[in-house]
Amino acid sequence: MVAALEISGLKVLYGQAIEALDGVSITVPDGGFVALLGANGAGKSTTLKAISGLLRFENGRIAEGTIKYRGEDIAAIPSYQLARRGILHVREGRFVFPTMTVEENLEASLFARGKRGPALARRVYEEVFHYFPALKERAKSQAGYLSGGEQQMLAIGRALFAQPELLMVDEASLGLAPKIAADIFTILDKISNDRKLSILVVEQNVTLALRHAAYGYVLENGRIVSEGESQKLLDRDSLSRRYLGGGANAH
Ligand SMILES: Nc1ncnc2c1ncn2[C@@H]1O[C@H](COP(=O)(O)OP(=O)(O)OP(=O)(O)O)[C@@H](O)[C@H]1O
Repeated sequence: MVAALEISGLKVLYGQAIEALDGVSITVPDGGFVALLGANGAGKSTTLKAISGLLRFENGRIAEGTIKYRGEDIAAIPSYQLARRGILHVREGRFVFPTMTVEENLEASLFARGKRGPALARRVYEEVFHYFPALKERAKSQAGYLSGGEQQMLAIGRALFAQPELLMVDEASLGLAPKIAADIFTILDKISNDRKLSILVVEQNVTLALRHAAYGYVLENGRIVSEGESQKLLDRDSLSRRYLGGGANAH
């Protein structure tokens, strides 16, 4: 079976000299839930930016390797075209339009897929609100007044509104209370199962990510140093020592 996403031997440079990734290979099966883990600066965000065509806005480029989506090399396709094909990237930092309402934020994302129309919008509102009932209650509120957790839900809800086929979420748990972060991962899990949506998350919270993803990769200094089924990764001594040793990520 063709994987949803297949990255092979990816090398990324920023400017002429800064090597952010070196030989990264990652597979996301169709309908699979995969986590990309690692400390600050390991290259997690760079990997997602390479997939969604955002590197060029940061003077970054793919020097070697391929990124295939459903068998087709997408490395040279601009980000807006990738979004139309259903490759959606929820960037770190909960990008929402603060002065627009929740509904308006959601509606704006339909343009990402080049689709519009009230019937479609109504259908997708119901779908997003089904997964994020908290957003329904705040539908008429300005996004800037939502809590951090609600803003993260809105950022993911916006991507969902654009009917993704591959959803990438960068640091969904960042700055959130453990309960809210866990809720968000539970919802991602449910969406992945219900809709056969392929999901790739980037996380520093290893335990949380591996509790939900089926498979994980660990990045260190731009290279994959470990990979495997989530439970096996969690059991692996070295990983536990390095990332789960009672630190901030161990909840
Ligand atoms: N726009 C950029 N220009 C130059 N170097 C960059 C740029 N973005 C990232 N880097 C460098 O590339 C490496 C990987 O960064 P990246 O942001 O991908 O890591 P990360 O694992 O996502 O970390 P974080 O969790 O802090 O976001 C780092 O050494 C970083 O300093």
